[in-house]
Amino acid sequence: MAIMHLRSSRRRPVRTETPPAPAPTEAFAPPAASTPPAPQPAWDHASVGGGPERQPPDREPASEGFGRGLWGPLADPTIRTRRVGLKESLRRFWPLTKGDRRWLLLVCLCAVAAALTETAAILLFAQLTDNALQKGSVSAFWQPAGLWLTVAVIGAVVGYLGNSLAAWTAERFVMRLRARVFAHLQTLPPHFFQRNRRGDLVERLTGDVDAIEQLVVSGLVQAATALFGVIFYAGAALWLRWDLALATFVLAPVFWSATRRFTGRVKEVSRRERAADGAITSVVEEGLVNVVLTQAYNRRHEEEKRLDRQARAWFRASVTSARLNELYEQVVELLETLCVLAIIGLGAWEISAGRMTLGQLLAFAAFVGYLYPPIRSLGQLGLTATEATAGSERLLEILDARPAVTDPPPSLVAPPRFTRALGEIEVRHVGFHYPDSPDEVLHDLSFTAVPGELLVLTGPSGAGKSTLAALLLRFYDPDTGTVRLDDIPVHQMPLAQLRRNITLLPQDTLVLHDTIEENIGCGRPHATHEDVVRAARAADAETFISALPDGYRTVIAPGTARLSGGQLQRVAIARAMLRDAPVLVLDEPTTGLDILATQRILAPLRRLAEGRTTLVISHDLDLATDADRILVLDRGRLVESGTHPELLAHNGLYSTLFHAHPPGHNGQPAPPPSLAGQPGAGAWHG
Ligand SMILES: Nc1ncnc2c1ncn2[C@@H]1O[C@H](COP(=O)(O)OP(=O)(O)OP(=O)(O)O)[C@@H](O)[C@H]1O
Repeated sequence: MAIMHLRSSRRRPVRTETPPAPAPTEAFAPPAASTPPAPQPAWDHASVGGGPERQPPDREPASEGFGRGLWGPLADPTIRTRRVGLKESLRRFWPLTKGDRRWLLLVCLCAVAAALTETAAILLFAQLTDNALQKGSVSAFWQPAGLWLTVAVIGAVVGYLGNSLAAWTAERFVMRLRARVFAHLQTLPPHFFQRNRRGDLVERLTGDVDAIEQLVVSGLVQAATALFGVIFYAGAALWLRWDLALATFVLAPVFWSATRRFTGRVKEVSRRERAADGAITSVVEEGLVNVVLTQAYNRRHEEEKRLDRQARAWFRASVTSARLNELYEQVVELLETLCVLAIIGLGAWEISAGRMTLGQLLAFAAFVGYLYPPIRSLGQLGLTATEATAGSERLLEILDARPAVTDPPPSLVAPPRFTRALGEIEVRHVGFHYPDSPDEVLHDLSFTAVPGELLVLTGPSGAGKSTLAALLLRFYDPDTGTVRLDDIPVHQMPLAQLRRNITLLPQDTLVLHDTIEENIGCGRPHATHEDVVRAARAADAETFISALPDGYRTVIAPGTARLSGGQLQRVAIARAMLRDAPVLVLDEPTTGLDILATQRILAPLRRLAEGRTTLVISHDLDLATDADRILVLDRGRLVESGTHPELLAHNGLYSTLFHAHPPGHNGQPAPPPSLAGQPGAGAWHG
């Protein structure tokens, strides 16, 4: 009976999806002290391959250009993964257990206690069988039964404590690792996010983080549990009948070699599976983000095909993984059956010769039964580790990506001359090319902007305008030349200080999933409701916000339909008002707005720019007509600089661009005559 129970309890369901992290609650053999010694697997969850396999799926065509821009995401199929071994994985992630190691030790001690209680329970069961059951003596029942109950209670307490603690430690590790990776991601430069698909990064922060936990925390607990199980059960079996035990242990090396044969294949399957999970998440996410464009461009079938391609790869991977899993299971079960039959045969012979009692045989069979799960578990630990290293590779790829810029070392920090800069900007002989790209994007660029000046930066697409803004905010450092704020080179300034003094209004309004009040208030720490309302009023946003049923408490989210593009832009302006930085960078502030919406944001933009050094990046030359100065960039060079009348008179590139898009049109439908921007009427000065 016990043996039948053992066999059925070992069968694991075939998994068809991402392998779950081994539940730390399975760290211990069930407190079998409370049940007849029907052996239970201690770590039955560890799996072979365990998850869906995918073909290298991330070689997906990049999403077709929706939402590009320096600040926006851009799908890129390239996922380069450096091979990482087990040792390196442990070396890199073990330090994250700092602070919890004493709890891990306690979990291991609980594992010892659990194995001890199991052993004691089996021996008591043998005693009961021989003395109470076989002889039919009730008096021989009470003492071992009482002891068994005591052992069962101890086993239950230890099991509960150990499992709870193991879960607690494992989840803390996951939280810490995820926070660490997320914090590092926040420091990475824009091109990292342009080259890695968002969905895949999400997958790394979830699935891969779990996989590392399986290796570093659950793996350790699993190893300790299995090891102590093997020691105690093997010791007990040897103590009962060393000769029989040795005969059955002969099969142990066969288990090991069976496991080893699977290791390499599992790693490959697992690596592809992790990458493919990311690819599927990416396709779904991109599909959802772009659903309107997908419908408008009749691209439904293409999108469905894209998902279908990934789904098929997932299907193949899943089936391969399940097969691998099942094959391993069946081989191991066959070996175990062999072993069980050998024990029964030898036992029957020994009992008939009077060298063994029935109780001893049952106890012996139970010990051997208990022994195999930990042996398998130790073997599978190798597979779990192999699986987890695939996750390590993908996480280390993020953690090893270096930020393009860092805070200067203390010795290089220029003495703080201001908390709030005056706003003088100097760009001197700046040359720049993007990392991993051979082409120089900016060449020997020089200009200055004095506090309060309004500069419009224009030029053909790809001229390098947004790149220049990225250098001002120090997303990158120039290869040659310097950028200075109030005469201090920006690379000698703590990043937080620099960015506190510059407000960027990117093309796509940054929206937090929160109330409008929070969305505006995040511009300044500890902003009061009155501050928010004042800023909203200055941004001409007060009227439409108050008209919303929940007013400032209306929750908005990225891609929200509750506010129009122009209204969102005014929320962003209110936030910038509150931020009150001396330098303002507006990247295409009127893109995507119709002529009426554009007119509506001009007045608040004007108020925002007042008294600040303002750099407006724009193709909309309505905004340029009365700028203090216009800088015209062409293929990374500053080709013209001057006021609107000067540049028109110069009859160069600016004049060509201006006449190609007559003011008031800018590629948009002609406005009603009463609203038409008159050339030179001055968008900024009303
Ligand atoms: N992450 C990147 N890696 C390599 N090259 C890049 C990267 N981002 C931009 N570039 C290249 O740098 C050049 C300048 O791009 P930038 O976005 O600064 O131009 P722009 O003048 O702002 O264009 P637009 O008006 O279309 O926004 C372009 O040739 C672009 O392809």
